[in-house]
Amino acid sequence: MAIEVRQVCHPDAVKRFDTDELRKHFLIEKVFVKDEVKLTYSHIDRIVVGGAMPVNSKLELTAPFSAIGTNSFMDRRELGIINIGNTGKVTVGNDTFEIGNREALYVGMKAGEVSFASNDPAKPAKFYLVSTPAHHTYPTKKVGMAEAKKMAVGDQEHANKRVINQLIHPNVLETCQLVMGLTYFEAGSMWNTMPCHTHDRRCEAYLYFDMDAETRVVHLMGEPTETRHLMISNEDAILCPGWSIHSGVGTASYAFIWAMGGDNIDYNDMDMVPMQTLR
Ligand SMILES: O=C[C@H](O)[C@@H](O)CC(=O)C(=O)O
Ligand SMILES: [Zn+2]
Repeated sequence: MAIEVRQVCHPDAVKRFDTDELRKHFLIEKVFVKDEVKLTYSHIDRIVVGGAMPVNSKLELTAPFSAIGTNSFMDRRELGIINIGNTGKVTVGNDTFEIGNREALYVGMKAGEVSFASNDPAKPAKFYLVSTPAHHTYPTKKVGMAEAKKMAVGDQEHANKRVINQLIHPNVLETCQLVMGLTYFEAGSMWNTMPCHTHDRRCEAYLYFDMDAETRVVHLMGEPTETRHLMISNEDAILCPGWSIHSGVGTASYAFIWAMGGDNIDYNDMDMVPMQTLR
């Protein structure tokens, strides 16, 4: 299992980053690697973001001691899993959950060892993983799209008509700090999270997926008065500190998974950015 540890960047430093530095710190390229669990440990809210793509073998979620500092990954953490591939199995301690496309599993602290398998190696599962520190055990629970709290937002005129599906969220189940869900667009709508916002109390990560090889999302980040962009390909993720906006526009259709960790689990705790402020 590979884990990359990333330090945090001060916004005053980020102003002077060139494209390579911006990508090195904020972009996670190719989240899914065949027969690997690939993780990025960010010191932004100690959020861990990654993917597990079991094809020929079952994959274990181990805890590299130098990064996590516990014997088992789940000892002091909670974990959200959303499968963007084909049906697979997630084993947590002695329980095995069958997780289909767009289904989620919340794994509570101290739930035991976690492993991943695909039902059919020709049609692998792709388990997207986000984990945050935890200090209380909430029950491990599978959540399907039917149980998601749905928010229809945007309109055709603004090319941002979409449905925000809250999967791992206080409306659905209890967590310590992790909040996670999936946003889908109406055909022809390309803008996410514009008008944009920041939330200095919480960080965020986005996984962009369901994109053709040629499609790019222009992801906007940075302080509202000092914006930058990242060019995103299919199944790349981004890390977003609390001070940064997070918004994007696709050159063709895409979907994304958002996840947050930090001081609260209040989805509506956002500082909306007036359009006149953006630079
Ligand atoms: O703080 C909340 C997050 O930025 C996302 O949930 C926004 C989002 O999914 C969207 O606007 O489509
Ligand atoms: Zn946000």
